[in-house]
Amino acid sequence: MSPGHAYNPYEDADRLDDLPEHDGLVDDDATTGDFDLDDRHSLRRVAGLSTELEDITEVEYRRLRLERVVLVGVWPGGSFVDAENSLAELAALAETAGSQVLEGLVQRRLKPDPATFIGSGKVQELRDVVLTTGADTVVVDGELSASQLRNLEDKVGIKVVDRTMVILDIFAQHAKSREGKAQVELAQLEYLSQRLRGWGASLSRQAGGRAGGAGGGVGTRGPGETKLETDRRRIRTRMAKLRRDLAGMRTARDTKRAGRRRNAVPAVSIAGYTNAGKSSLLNRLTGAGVLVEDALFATLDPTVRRAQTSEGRVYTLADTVGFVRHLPHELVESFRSTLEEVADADLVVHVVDGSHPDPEGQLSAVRAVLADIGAGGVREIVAVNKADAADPLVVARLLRNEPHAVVVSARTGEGIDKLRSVIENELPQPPVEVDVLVPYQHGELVARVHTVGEVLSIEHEAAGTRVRARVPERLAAVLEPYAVATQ
Ligand SMILES: Nc1nc2c(ncn2[C@@H]2O[C@H](COP(=O)(O)OP(=O)(O)OP(=O)(O)O)[C@@H](O)[C@H]2O)c(=O)[nH]1
Repeated sequence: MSPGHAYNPYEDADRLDDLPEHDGLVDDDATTGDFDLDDRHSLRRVAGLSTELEDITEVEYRRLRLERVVLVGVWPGGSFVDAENSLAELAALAETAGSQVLEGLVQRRLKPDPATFIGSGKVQELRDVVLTTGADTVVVDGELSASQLRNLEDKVGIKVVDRTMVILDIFAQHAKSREGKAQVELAQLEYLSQRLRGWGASLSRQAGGRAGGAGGGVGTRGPGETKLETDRRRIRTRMAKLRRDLAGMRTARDTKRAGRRRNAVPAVSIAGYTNAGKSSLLNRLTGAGVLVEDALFATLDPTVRRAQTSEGRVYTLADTVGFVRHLPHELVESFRSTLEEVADADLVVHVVDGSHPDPEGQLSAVRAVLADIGAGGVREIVAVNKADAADPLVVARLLRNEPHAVVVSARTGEGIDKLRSVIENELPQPPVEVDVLVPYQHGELVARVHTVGEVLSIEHEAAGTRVRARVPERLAAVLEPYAVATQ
């Protein structure tokens, strides 16, 4: 994360009910009574958004400023290396979100404890670690229910956040475009709305107890319920608005994409686990100045660049959001339209970090997301990146399972020419084969054949340029008058 462009979505939280009406939240039921949702669970205005987004509010489901954290995970058996890798990744995520990782604990147990995620003995150990390290936040390697969150927090005495919150937090910090911000906010609200349901249920049970009737009923709808209802309604209204906005933005993007499609420009998407080197590779392949950061999820907004084959044929290369194991489904959902660009591509370059301890795990996590967004059937080229830093044994192992993979280093340039030619060979062939003699005064047509077609042979004759090529239908029609009659 680069502090220059990030904002912390957890600073300066206002209360949901403090928000002025123009925040887009309908304030039609402001009778909140004396029960207040904990202020950690409120909507609030985000400082530092651009003026056009000034009225955007965002969820705060934890007043969290990740600073000094202790990680805790559950290891259900199997290879301990998996548990360590998962915790190492959580550490990287927490650091990307701006925190300092002090300690990590893993508990061996088959399933997370339904009440506190980890068992009671481990809770005690966690408490001791928290006290000795002076941590202010516990990050759990999993997704917690609202009650697990609250129970664990009560027991350890400091804030508890889960993996999903950390990822949502990083996305919130990295979203730059209007669309990216709206997508992240939608995901956050989705996450919050599920937690509100949890809190609501437990509150109504409490209220039922106090009213003396286990089954609830008259008198059980305390002021807390009213407040939750209000919050829910506001959140629903806000989510509906975000969905409408996103639908509008999607139309604009679809139009652009349709334009490229009409002009038969092949589309290549670069996908891969976060930090695999997608942006670096895009830079190498196109010479574009895309932000490269040693941080997770530096790329959130898709970047589309123009690239050319050695023959001059134009195609687009698009960077995509980094994938991660257990990418919160709220994010996959709200980023679906962005991710669908991958499903619509002619080719996916799947970048995997060859220097990572578990590249196979990354490959399968990315493929799971690709399948989920309907891109499972798109032709894939695996690029094993960071060859300069990778263990040759690991690369050899990868190549045994992925025999067509291309080994590259975006840093040194190794393998880039090979990758470029593999991409060129895999681009879809334009549909119509033509054999034309184009007079020299129409040199621009020959140039177009180079740009959008695939030249099979070219000769300069006295009457003009003789070209045999495969071209899109529209260009074939334009070239029709110059067709060479073949017997
Ligand atoms: N050693 C080595 N490092 C590389 C190579 N390619 C990229 N990196 C480094 O890996 C880090 C991540 O690179 P990016 O290109 O930002 O990765 P990304 O996949 O776009 O990352 P996200 O946007 O987070 O998904 C940066 O520190 C790069 O300098 C490579 O070939 N060799």
